[in-house]
Amino acid sequence: MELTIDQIWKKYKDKAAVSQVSLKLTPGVWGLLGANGAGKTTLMRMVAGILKPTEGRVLYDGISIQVLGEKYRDIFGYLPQEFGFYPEFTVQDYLEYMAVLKGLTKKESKRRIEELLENMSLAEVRKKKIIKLSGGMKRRVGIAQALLNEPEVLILDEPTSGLDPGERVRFRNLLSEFASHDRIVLISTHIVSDVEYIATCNAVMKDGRILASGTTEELVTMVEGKVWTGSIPMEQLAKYERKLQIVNLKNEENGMVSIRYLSEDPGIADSKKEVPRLEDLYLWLFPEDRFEKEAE
Ligand SMILES: Nc1ncnc2c1ncn2[C@@H]1O[C@H](COP(=O)(O)OP(=O)(O)OP(=O)(O)O)[C@@H](O)[C@H]1O
Repeated sequence: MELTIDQIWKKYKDKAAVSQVSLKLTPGVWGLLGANGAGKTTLMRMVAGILKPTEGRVLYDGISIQVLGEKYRDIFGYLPQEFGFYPEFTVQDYLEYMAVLKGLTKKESKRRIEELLENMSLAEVRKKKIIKLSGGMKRRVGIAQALLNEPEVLILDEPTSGLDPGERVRFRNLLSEFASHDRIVLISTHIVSDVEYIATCNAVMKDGRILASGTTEELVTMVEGKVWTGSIPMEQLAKYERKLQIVNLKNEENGMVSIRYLSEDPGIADSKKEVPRLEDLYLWLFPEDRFEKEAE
């Protein structure tokens, strides 16, 4: 099974939201990483077949998704970023309704809904109206509807927004398990930890283009030799924050701060070279996103 994104563009007047993107997605979890406005949603909507590319095409096992039409929808699950619910429906009624739209039989629908209510920890609120649910619960209902037809291709646009840390971990485990059954899962996020441990491959997007793609090990070689840790006195932190690109910091006991930073050369005496992680690469490519990360 293979989903091929072949040279796609989406142009709006004089601006290209997506520029000449090509990717070959094979079974596994794919992380689509990028800052807000990078073009992730536009790309995902084209892969979902709900937005027509200005140029280029998306192929499922070599056949254009436009040609596949309904057939593509049958093997496909999608959670959009902005998700319209039916607020007066209960969780169970809503999932039953979506199962009918997706063409599940009564028997399949019953089995899948029971499984998903259990897996998504929604069993206790099955009779609650959606309008009464918390943001995290609503998101879980959205994820459950995307999984109803056990799709071969699952596309999730910023699926973890609104989930608390415990829910995020459960969600990641669920996706890993799901993808292990020969399925393609594509997740867009600007939160590196959402995909760092579960993605088989990642694609990094900026200004409508894919800057890099590959396994985490392949991608982090871009910052090989540029990740350091060093210790500085607490009172000098502001000075170093202006000078260095800091990934994170940790207070030590003796009034010192240990900082992990990105730099071509060590910016602090006695710095130690570190093994790069995906988060280091992300901040190297999106230095402006550091403030957003801290705000979370
Ligand atoms: N219908 C549209 N008309 C004009 N410009 C658009 C339209 N849709 C998206 N854009 C522009 O294309 C760029 C990419 O938007 P997109 O929503 O795909 O980014 P994103 O990476 O998903 O960001 P976010 O996570 O904030 O949604 C943005 O600059 C956006 O303003």
